[in-house]
Amino acid sequence: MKLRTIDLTLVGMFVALMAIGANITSFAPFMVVGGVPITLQTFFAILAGTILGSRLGAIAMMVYTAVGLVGAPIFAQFGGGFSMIVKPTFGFIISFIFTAYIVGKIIEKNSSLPSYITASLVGMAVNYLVGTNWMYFAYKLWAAAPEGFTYKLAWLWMAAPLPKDIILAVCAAFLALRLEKTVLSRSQFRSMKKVA
Ligand SMILES: O=C(O)CCCC[C@@H]1SC[C@@H]2NC(=O)N[C@@H]21
Repeated sequence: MKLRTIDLTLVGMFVALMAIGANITSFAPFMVVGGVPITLQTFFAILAGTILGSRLGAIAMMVYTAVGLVGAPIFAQFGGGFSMIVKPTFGFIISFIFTAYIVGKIIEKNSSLPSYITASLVGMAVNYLVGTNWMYFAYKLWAAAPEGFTYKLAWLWMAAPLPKDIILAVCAAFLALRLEKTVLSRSQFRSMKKVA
């Protein structure tokens, strides 16, 4: 598996976008519902899958996770460091890898607009399923769960970012398809890769 200069540049760009998306709301303390910060990470993870494809998109999310784990404050609320692994929201961070991969895979099979939209929504669903279940078990098994914490409450917390994430997933689909047909049109993108 050989990564070219253009691949590394795109991976770096998406790591930066994820860091911005994680923290653009961190200055507003009210942007945390229950234990869940409201962020733009899902949007950028979906975009990584749509624009970079399954393999490079997943690599970008792995690099994002690794850079955060070694200490860069690029997770939500400027979190970073190996201790993040026990944070209840770490499942969402892991899920971004699957999100980007699955989104890319679906689009690689069929690159019509309905496919872009379906891929984005499936990616978002994977993000929510993995992240919320991880969060539930984290609170039940090792983190200090708030009083009266239940599986239903974990999902109720997710109701706050859900409408925003559905809208942004659809926006990501339209944006990625638009980019694909304009700046990233296949021939241009290929020649960009050849130059790199
Ligand atoms: O600690 C982190 O960096 C992960 C935060 C995860 C937040 C999740 S992602 C899906 C959902 N949408 C949001 O806006 N927040 C949660």
